Amino acid sequence: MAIESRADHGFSTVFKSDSIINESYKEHDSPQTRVFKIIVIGDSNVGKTCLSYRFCGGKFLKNPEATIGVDFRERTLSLDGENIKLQIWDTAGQERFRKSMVEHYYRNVHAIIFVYDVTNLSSFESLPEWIEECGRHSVPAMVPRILVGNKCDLKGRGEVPTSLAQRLADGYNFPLFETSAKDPAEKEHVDAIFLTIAYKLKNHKPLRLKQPSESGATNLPVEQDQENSCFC
Ligand SMILES: Nc1nc2c(ncn2[C@@H]2O[C@H](COP(=O)(O)OP(=O)(O)OP(=O)(O)O)[C@@H](O)[C@H]2O)c(=O)[nH]1
Ligand SMILES: [Mg+2]
Repeated sequence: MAIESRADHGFSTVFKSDSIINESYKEHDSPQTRVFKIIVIGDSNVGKTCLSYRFCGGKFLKNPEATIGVDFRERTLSLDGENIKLQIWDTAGQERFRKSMVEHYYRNVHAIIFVYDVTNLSSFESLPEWIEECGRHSVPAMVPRILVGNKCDLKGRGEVPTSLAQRLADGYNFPLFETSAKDPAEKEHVDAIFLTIAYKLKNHKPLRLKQPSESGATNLPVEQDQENSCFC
């Protein structure tokens, strides 16, 4: 099985089993691309921007600034020959930078990644509030949710034991991943987190077919009527 991906940095990546080979950009032939909206949520400074940049840009983003509102990134994967575009909504953790945007974050979302910092207990303790916020915005229960503990490269100074995080994850029935956006050795693990979501979403009904006139990448969000989307 080969998994091919095209990121917004102009390179494509081919995953073959557990190896990743970078190759130069090439257009996909298939006009059909399913687009999924994934939001990344959590306290400020936990590394949401760095994680999404690691996945879409392939590198660790040095000196990120606090996100204001939302930043969009995307990466197209070819899973078993089918194009799946993951449109990542990197949201702001700071209340003042997010309050006018919250409704947009949750509208027609297809998957949610809750992020905490393994070295910061308070970011972990905030998770129930983030999860409740998503509940208040009527996100359907079938929308996949996952928990990511970031900054594992600093684990020696970790404040959030894996056992504690696992208990919380089990309580909500979310998969738990611990990783690092910074550590290059974790690059494939970060990819695997997003691939896990992509595979879950892949079996869903088509949400939007890319039109032939849209062969170029777009940074605009695609919002669809979730009531017309089937997750069964
Ligand atoms: N050591 C380490 N530092 C990280 C990691 N990921 C992010 N950081 C650092 O953590 C800080 C915050 O990262 P961001 O990605 O901007 O955090 P954010 O969650 O997007 O913050 P907001 O946009 O304010 O919500 C930066 O100084 C990053 O360099 C990581 O995996 N390991
Ligand atoms: Mg950010």
